[in-house]
Amino acid sequence: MASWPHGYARHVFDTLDSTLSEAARMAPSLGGPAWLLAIEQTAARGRRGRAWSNPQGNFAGTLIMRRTGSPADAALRSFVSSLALRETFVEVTGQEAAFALKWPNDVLLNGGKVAGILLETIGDCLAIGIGVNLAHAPTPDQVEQGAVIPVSVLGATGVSVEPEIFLDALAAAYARLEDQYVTYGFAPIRTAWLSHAARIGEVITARTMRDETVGVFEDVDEAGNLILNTAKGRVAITAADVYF
Ligand SMILES: O=C(O)CCCC[C@@H]1SC[C@@H]2NC(=O)N[C@@H]21
Repeated sequence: MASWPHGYARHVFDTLDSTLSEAARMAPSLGGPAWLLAIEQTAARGRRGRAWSNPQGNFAGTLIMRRTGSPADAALRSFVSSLALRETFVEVTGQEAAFALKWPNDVLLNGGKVAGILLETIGDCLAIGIGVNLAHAPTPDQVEQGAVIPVSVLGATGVSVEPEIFLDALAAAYARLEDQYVTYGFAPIRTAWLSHAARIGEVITARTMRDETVGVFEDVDEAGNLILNTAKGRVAITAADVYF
């Protein structure tokens, strides 16, 4: 088993059903935090039960670690991971201004979706599944109506990045931000996340299975909730899909 200087273990698989499923299989015997990378996934899953398209050349990884703190505390790792992803994109492409963050946990490149994150809890472990369109992006007809159009790093920037190289940079960025989170709490992560938030100050729509809230995107609060200023006042939204 390989590991990096920051101490996280590194596992690379040629083929898996899903790195999240492999993380669930590893969880009962997990020692320290570990990254799992699959060159190919045959049953990748996305948020809200959607399938996730995963052609070879794209990044499919999961970080599995023991949970400390409350479930709410674990959920804030989606902000830690999306910030780590953004830093990694900037490092590998050199393009600072092109990348933005979409609540709760997508990364945008020139306004298109380039990466998504799916958090799962497995007993006393947290698994952070990350999919990145490094080389390929689904066509617009493959995503639901109104969703942000997918883009790839290669297509939008011309930069070709191998998944293993991306993993090394992402793991280092994550380890640094995780240390910051554990030492100083959510406040600096929140500030950094907000400084890169897409559409802040604009009218957006937050949709759940049950309802839809339209309002000006004002803030993300100390608990990670989306704060919209609506016709009925300020509303805090815990979980939803956001549409621009
Ligand atoms: O719907 C989203 O935006 C989240 C997509 C998460 C996909 C990644 S790919 C690696 C990991 N394994 C999975 O089966 N899903 C996540």
